[in-house]
Amino acid sequence: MVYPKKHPGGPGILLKYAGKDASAAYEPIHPPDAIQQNLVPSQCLGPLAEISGVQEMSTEVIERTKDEIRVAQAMKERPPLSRILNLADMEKVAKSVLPHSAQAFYFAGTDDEVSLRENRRAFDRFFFHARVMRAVRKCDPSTKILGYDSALPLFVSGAAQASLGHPLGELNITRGCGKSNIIQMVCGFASVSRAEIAAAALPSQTLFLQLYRTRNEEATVNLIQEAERLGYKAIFLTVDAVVVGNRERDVRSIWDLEKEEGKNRYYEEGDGEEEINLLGKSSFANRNDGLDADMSWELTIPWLRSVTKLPIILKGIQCVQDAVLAAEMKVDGILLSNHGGRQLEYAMPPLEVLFQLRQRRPDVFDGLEVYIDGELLECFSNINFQDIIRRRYTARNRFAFHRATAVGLGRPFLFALSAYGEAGVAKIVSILQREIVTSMQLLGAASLRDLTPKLVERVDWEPVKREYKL
Ligand SMILES: Cc1cc2nc3c(=O)[nH]c(=O)nc-3n(C[C@H](O)[C@H](O)[C@H](O)COP(=O)(O)O)c2cc1C
Repeated sequence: MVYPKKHPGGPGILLKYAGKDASAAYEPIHPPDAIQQNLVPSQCLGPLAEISGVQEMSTEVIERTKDEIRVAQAMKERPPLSRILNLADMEKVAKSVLPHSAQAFYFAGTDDEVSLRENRRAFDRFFFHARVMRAVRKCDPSTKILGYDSALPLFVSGAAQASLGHPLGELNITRGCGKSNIIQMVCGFASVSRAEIAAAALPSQTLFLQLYRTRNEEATVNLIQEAERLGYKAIFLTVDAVVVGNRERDVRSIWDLEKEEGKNRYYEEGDGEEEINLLGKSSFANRNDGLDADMSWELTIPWLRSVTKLPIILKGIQCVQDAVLAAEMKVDGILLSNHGGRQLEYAMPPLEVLFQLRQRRPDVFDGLEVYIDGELLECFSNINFQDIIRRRYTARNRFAFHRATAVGLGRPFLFALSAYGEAGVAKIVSILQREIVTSMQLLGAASLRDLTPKLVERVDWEPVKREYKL
């Protein structure tokens, strides 16, 4: 009974089809090579009908749930990849093909999802002062992140449970990013092992590790050492999730499905309260004795430094004061992030934190690399935030390379891999490449070095409301 618990779709669906022909439910939502990719040949016994003793069972009719039928139909009706013009198109297809419970996990924000919405709305407050008559025919958006080459000033922000959306899970991101020269931050709790991900990467490909400090120090150290052995190049220590946020959309998803199937539960006089899993699909945070809520500046950074030589980046810095502390602790980078609006409700949008940091403490940018993430879904076509990021090429650099600033994207990669697998991942990178280059050219920037804060103004009015997803 070990695998059912690990199954991305939950144990229920496996038990429902146990010993029966699950082809009709399985095929539409799994790629044809999923069995070859996931089972060693000795575990693959052959077609069910050919195995003696199970023939009678294979004819049993299994009723598919309404959600399974919807997903199967949506998979057949996906538009050709060439008709995906932007990341919002990709999100739309993903939404249609994702099982309801995966949708709930991926889209969920915390509480009333105010932070989630505000992360996106923040982009509507920054406008350009474009420069013209500058030679931009040759435009180069490539950069270095922690000294490693990247085709674009962006990377994958690790988001757990990619296999809820696609059986090959994070491997799709690895393969798509390998071809596109984009760096992937791999979650410590990824649905595919870090070794498999490293094996799927090209020799020249860069991987970073996202780390949760759990209360089991030995397990945390083992994870870091394994990542070092496998050639991961940096540790992103997540600091904004000492406990899991309250994601009700995810918790409710099981009840939504019950309702859809006409199996709603009603209160009966005398009913006691049943136990509810309030962590939803984030229960994985309980692995290794749960998250360490006692992390501190004084103890955790020196401890991490004592167990690894890899660069240390703090993921989840949410205010100027903590950015300054991080610089004082001489970490290698900070990722301004509120976990995609999934942790503290009313956490400041990372874009606003970035703006405040540049205004109030521009010196912080001299000592470390600064990244942001959160709702960077459509912004490349609407606003290129790169310009408000001050780029520094400083001699005081501890490493012999140019310090760069970049942005992380979480959900867009989950959506792309869920909708079209590896090809979807490569597709969104190509979309982002085109959008970034076009924006740079229209701004009069031939390289990222030409993007300066002067090109951007924060306004106190908002443009006509766009529709926000939810
Ligand atoms: C489904 C999902 C799972 C996530 N899992 C993790 C995780 O395991 N560790 C972590 O540090 N951040 C996790 N994040 C946060 C992302 O790394 C990132 O900060 C966030 O998704 C950025 O916002 P975006 O999705 O709008 O791009 C997760 C986000 C999502 C949406």
